[in-house]
Amino acid sequence: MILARLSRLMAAQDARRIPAFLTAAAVAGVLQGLALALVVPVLDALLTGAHTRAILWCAAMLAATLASWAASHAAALAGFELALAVLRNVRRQIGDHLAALPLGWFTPLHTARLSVTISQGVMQLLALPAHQLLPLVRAAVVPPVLVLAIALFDIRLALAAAATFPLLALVYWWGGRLGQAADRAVHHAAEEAGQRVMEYAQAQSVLRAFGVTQRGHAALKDALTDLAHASRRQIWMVLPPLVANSWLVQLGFLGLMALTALMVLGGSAGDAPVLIALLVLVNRVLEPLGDVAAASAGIRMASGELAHVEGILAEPPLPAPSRPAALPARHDIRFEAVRFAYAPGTPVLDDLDVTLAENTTTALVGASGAGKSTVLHLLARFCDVSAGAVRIGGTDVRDLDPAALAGLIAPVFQTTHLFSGTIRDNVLMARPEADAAALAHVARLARLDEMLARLPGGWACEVGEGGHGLSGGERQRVCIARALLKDAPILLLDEPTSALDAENRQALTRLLATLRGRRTIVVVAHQFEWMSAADRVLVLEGGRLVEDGAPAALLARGGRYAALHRAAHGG
Ligand SMILES: Nc1ncnc2c1ncn2[C@@H]1O[C@H](COP(=O)(O)OP(=O)(O)OP(=O)(O)O)[C@@H](O)[C@H]1O
Repeated sequence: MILARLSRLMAAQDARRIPAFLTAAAVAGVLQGLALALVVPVLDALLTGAHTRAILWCAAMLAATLASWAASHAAALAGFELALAVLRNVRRQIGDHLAALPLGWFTPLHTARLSVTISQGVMQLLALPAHQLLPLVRAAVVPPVLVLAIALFDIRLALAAAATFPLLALVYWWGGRLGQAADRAVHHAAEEAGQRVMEYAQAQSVLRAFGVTQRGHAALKDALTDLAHASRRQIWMVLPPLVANSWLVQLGFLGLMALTALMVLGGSAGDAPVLIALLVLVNRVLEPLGDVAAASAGIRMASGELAHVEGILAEPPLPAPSRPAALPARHDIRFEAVRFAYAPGTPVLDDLDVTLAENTTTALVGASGAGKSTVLHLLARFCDVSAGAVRIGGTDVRDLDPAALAGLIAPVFQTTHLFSGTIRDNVLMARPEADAAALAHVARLARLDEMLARLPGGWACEVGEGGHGLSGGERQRVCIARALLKDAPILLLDEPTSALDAENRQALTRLLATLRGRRTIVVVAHQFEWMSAADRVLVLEGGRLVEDGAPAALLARGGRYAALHRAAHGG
């Protein structure tokens, strides 16, 4: 059942809200059924002239109605609290799980799917306890209570009323089947459209520069048209079961009326007052079942969304060690017969076997796609090796607690992402307790001081969403300052100066020289200033290490590195 699935996604104290909500909703349903059933003794007493008894039954009916309202109110509040707990738990679970997923999982398709699930999907899940479950519980409780009440007076009418239940259940099941396929199509089309929208937005500068905005728009238009078709089909698919349910409820009511009429005509209908009261009950017994159809589409969609959340959570995370190893005392780095592929069958690194001594600077060099960034990603354990091991100070990175490993490494990656907030917030992220002097120190080293003097607000300048309020070079300098403030023993730099002007690049090359011998530094470099500032250069080609040595020695050897050098200098 959907609630059991939901409870598995929630923390124990929040999952306990589910039985509390169901109990309140069921009590409300029983009390509502009871209040309705009391119409029989009320009418019986009234129509037989027993006025005192009628007043007493009326009082009982009023009490049951008030109690049912109170229970409904409590159930609605419990449903609302449960909805908030669902929001909290599902988003937290997804957030925690994403942090443990390998980087290879974040394909554009998965990212688009994730964004649909986190935005629309979780809202559908919220609506389940907040709005849809209450009518469902009422429909499950009130009719059986009324059937029991009818059975006390006439078993034939009770059996006839109960006979409609399985038919309505069948319609509910059929509606679910029809709708599920339509829901899947809408979800798929929404993901596709989401992906196209992102692509279209991100590619605006290229599309405009090449004057092909219309062509770029065509793919988006097709995806939106598909989404519109799928949504229209979904609406149509909801209609047949809705209509069938409504017809069945009405037919059931007519059938019960016909049966009552036959009983009257056959002289087996019992006393007139009780008969009138039973007609009132018969009128109400199928009413809550009519609401089920309206709520069922929402419940089905929520169930589909829950399946998506479960799918994300079922993605295997990078395994965490059950007993993490102690922090390594040394910070040399060893790639031990490392093989790696993002997708099976397409190797990216092939038998990389190399040791980088502690406190040395190593430059990774090679053509685009050679696997340089991947080497850094394996070291930071964004992904796990397919074979072999990556070790820091002799300890396999897979045996380290993820937070401890993160503490050893200060990275500046190619995609310089900043979070909305001020420059200070972004730099302090690396070491929130750092004081003003430490901030000023890294600002000087990363050449941030010039930019802080120029930008409005200085440290308090807002970087904008994703850091897009700053230029590429400014973002890069904030990232470098952030990495320096972390003061970790290993510094990973992936083309850290690609967006900088010549003056800032030279300044940061001097910075690298000052850090030399004090940290274990691995830098992916396309600039020769950076390569020649390293102790050692590793040249990668198609995921294999093809040259390894000091920059001057490699230059003298006249191999790949020297060729790259000649090409860069027009030689
Ligand atoms: N997340 C990913 N999922 C699947 N394939 C990937 C992923 N990241 C990189 N690749 C592929 O792995 C190969 C190596 O990529 P990598 O980024 O390590 O190369 P690189 O040498 O750093 O290139 P560049 O100098 O252009 O940054 C490339 O073929 C790339 O397409």
